[in-house]
Amino acid sequence: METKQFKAESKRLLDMMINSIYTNKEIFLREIISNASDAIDKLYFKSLTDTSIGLNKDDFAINIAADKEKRTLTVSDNGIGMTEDELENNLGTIAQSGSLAFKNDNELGEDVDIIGQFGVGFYSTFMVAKEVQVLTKAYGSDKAYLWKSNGVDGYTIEPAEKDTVGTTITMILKDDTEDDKYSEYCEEWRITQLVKKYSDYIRFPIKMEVEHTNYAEEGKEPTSTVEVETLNSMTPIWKKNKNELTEEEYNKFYTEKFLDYQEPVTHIHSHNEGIATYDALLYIPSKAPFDYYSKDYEKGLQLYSSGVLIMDKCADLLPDWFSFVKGVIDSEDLSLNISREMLQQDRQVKIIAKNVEKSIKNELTKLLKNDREKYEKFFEVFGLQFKFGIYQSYGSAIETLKDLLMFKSTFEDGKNVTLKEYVSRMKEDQKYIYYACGETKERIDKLPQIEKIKDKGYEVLYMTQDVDEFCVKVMINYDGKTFKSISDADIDLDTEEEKEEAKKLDEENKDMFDFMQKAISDKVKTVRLSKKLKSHPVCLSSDGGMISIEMEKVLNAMPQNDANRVKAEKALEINPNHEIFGKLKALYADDKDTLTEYTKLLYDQALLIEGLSIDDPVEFANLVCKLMTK
Ligand SMILES: Nc1ncnc2c1ncn2[C@@H]1O[C@H](COP(=O)(O)OP(=O)(O)OP(=O)(O)O)[C@@H](O)[C@H]1O
Repeated sequence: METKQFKAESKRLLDMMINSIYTNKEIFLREIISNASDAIDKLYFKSLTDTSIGLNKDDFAINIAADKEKRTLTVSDNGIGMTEDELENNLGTIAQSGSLAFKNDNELGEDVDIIGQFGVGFYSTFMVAKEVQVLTKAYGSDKAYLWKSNGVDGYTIEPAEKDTVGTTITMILKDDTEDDKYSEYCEEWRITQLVKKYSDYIRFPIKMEVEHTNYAEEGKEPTSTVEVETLNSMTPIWKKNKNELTEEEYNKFYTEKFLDYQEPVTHIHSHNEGIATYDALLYIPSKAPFDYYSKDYEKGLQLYSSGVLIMDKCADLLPDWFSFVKGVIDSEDLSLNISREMLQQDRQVKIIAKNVEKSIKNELTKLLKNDREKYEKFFEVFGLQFKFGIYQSYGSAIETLKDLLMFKSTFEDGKNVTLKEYVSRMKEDQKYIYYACGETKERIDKLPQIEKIKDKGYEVLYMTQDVDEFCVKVMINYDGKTFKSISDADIDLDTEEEKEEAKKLDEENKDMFDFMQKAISDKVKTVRLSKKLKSHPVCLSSDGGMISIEMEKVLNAMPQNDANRVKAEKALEINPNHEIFGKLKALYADDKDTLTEYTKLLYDQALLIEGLSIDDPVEFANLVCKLMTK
């Protein structure tokens, strides 16, 4: 049986190449410059073994010229050029890549880096040009040819005149429309911007005539001069050797590239080989961008392949908890898709991302160890992101982040401590890592429950940010030590004897507590005796369940409908050593109505102490007045 070859509807295929694979028209210049760079690389490669070529690396260049009147944009190179056959094969056959063939046929050294591989980039010019002309003379040939096409009805090739070897591509731009101002591509600022954005690290100079205005003294007309300038930086800083670079150079690159006027906290520069080969230059900024904690902020690292920008913000390279990191990844072995806008398969990216995460973690750990002050400043700005990270990753980020976390503490007068430091100085009999939630350190210091813990000599972490408790609830423990809120029911401060005694007292007064609970049955699950109060009469405790009193406060403050409101299970705790306890017992014996009122008052007091609002302020005020006028 005969195997037949697929045929292609070439006109339609070309139309798809031009109009369907790129989301952004401006990339045409990147493609044309990359082709010019490939052509130069090929001749340069030949010149390494063939001295008759008579060109040094410094002699190669790509030139751009624009003519606003004629609406043309021209890109010329002094690379290898094309013969008539090559013109036919490479520009007349879709998906035929002369560059890929060259790469496959030659064992290229590190010094040569061919970009083209798909054989389609050239056609992207038809997104912006109504006609493209390619004037070319191949190395070793004395004939030049002119290839012409409008991107719709085929192409023509005719003999032409050209003095030097190389290729000149002239794009006659389409007419402007409402949506597309193609004439922009003749503007100096736009060309410069595109070269900087996509082709800054092409290894040969990209030159263009640039006009400068010279402002003279007052009253005189400004004059202008035109000079040929190199638009691209050529060698990327991340390809340089670490010890060739100064701190100033690193910082200058950061401030210019990422438009931050503040110098970064630190940088990470690495060259990585192995399953993934790539260069990385990452920066930890010292200030958060104004939109950092908003939905508009886009995380991501710039992704380059062979010096060509592939993505401005590759989000997959950074986990959310390190979303503040800025930087560049450059890898030659990425599997690009045909438009170079997306990555074909993300295995390579996943490996790079894992390594990137590890190296950021290591750098921050180093900073914490070696420059505490700097780390604390950094943590003030971005620490919140770590806590969100642990919470939002459902704990998968715990291992990475647990030792980078900091909380303020009672031991250090509100200074930051790490969990490692906390655990290292826990008292021998201390089972838990205690924390207390509240709006400020000052408010937490006034919580009734904190007194007794402080007396025991235990350290308490102040949790003043909304996310704090959510974070430690996901962590559950650190180094085998469980986190415990001082508002939890059982914070385990008493000796066995004290516990026994309290249990006895609780049972003796069970009926009274049941009566009191009924008075506020819609508000608390239990009323009981407290083991954690020292001088204060009452407090509220979270009684089991995932939602604590603090979490109830945070969650209910978010915009939502009433049906989604959450409620912590609460217990009202009474201090048996406070004189109010005796009073309550007396009322239970002979004035139950007043006991009901006192119970309501005590509950409202406990709410106020916790920083929660009371349900019925009018009733509260009336009860206080009644008491005052008794
Ligand atoms: N300026 C040039 N000088 C010499 N040859 C060129 C030039 N521009 C294009 N070519 C030839 O035309 C071929 C097709 O170019 P095209 O841009 O369509 O694809 P590519 O660069 O090979 O691959 P990709 O689609 O990945 O960019 C190239 O492989 C190269 O052989």
